[in-house]
Amino acid sequence: EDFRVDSSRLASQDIILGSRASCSFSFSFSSSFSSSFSSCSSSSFCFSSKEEANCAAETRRWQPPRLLARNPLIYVIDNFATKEECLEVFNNSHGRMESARVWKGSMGRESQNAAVRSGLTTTLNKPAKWTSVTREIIERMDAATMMPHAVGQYLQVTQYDVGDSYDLHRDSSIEAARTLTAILFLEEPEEGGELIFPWVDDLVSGPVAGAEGAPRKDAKEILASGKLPPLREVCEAGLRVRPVQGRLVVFRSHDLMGRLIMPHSLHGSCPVRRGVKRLAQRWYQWHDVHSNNLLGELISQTGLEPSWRVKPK
Ligand SMILES: O=C(O)CCC(=O)C(=O)O
Ligand SMILES: [Fe+2]
Repeated sequence: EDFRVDSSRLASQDIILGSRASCSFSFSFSSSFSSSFSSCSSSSFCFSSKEEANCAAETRRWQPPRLLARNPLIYVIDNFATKEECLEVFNNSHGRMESARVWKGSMGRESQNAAVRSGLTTTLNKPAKWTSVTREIIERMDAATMMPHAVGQYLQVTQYDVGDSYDLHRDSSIEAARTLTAILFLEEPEEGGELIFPWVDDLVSGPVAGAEGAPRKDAKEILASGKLPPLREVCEAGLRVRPVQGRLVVFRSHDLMGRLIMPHSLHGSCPVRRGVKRLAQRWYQWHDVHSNNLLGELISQTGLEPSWRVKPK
């Protein structure tokens, strides 16, 4: 099932995007409504002949966003970025990657060797150092998620080498207020490295290219016990999304009341078995990232958050 945006809304998006960005960033729908998003098919959004020339050379074509699941909402846009753009975003983090390792247990004492997360990561938190491609990918993510720029956090770039993984987790809490996550895969490993959502509910039926597996049926038991199965177990079944280069995956961690969508939004990264996996992700909070989390305060005062929390043991 495709997930299409209504044409009147898209037309206004076009205008908004066209007014502040170069043509390579504007979207438009071609006359056959079912065709892909095109980065450049509408020359009316090219502002100069130089830009028009760039447009002509541009080959990127977004695939229409495809809905994967409704709870949490997960959708995928393939060919969101070109190979060259993916490389450039990664290179923008050059020399600043640090270990992403997180140990189980607060002080890591009881299980020194059990990593919840391994790999390398960095946050691109110096806008002055962004290249134009990094800047454009961020704007493109804002458009694809329909989120205002001001609620988006800085891009985080992550690399997983062979054996690296990220255990089941959620991206948000009432404090973190990361209502939505956009992940752009920059490099696809030859084997392993799938992004997994073991407990999605309301999976869209029919084959979804690039995703395989079926959701687990034990969400209630997981909720009741608060115990999560080991990563290797959920990597064998559960919904797995291939980290295809240039693919954008968008998912929500909260419902519209601000409640965490649990355990359905739990996800992780299966171990890379061959090659390297790289990604750039942007979390969207529900408040301006430079202001206070007032909704978080309201939610904690009114008890809208479900009391259950996952405590990986
Ligand atoms: O590696 C992935 O595909 C997902 C990464 C992730 O969930 C995170 O960094 O929060
Ligand atoms: Fe995550």
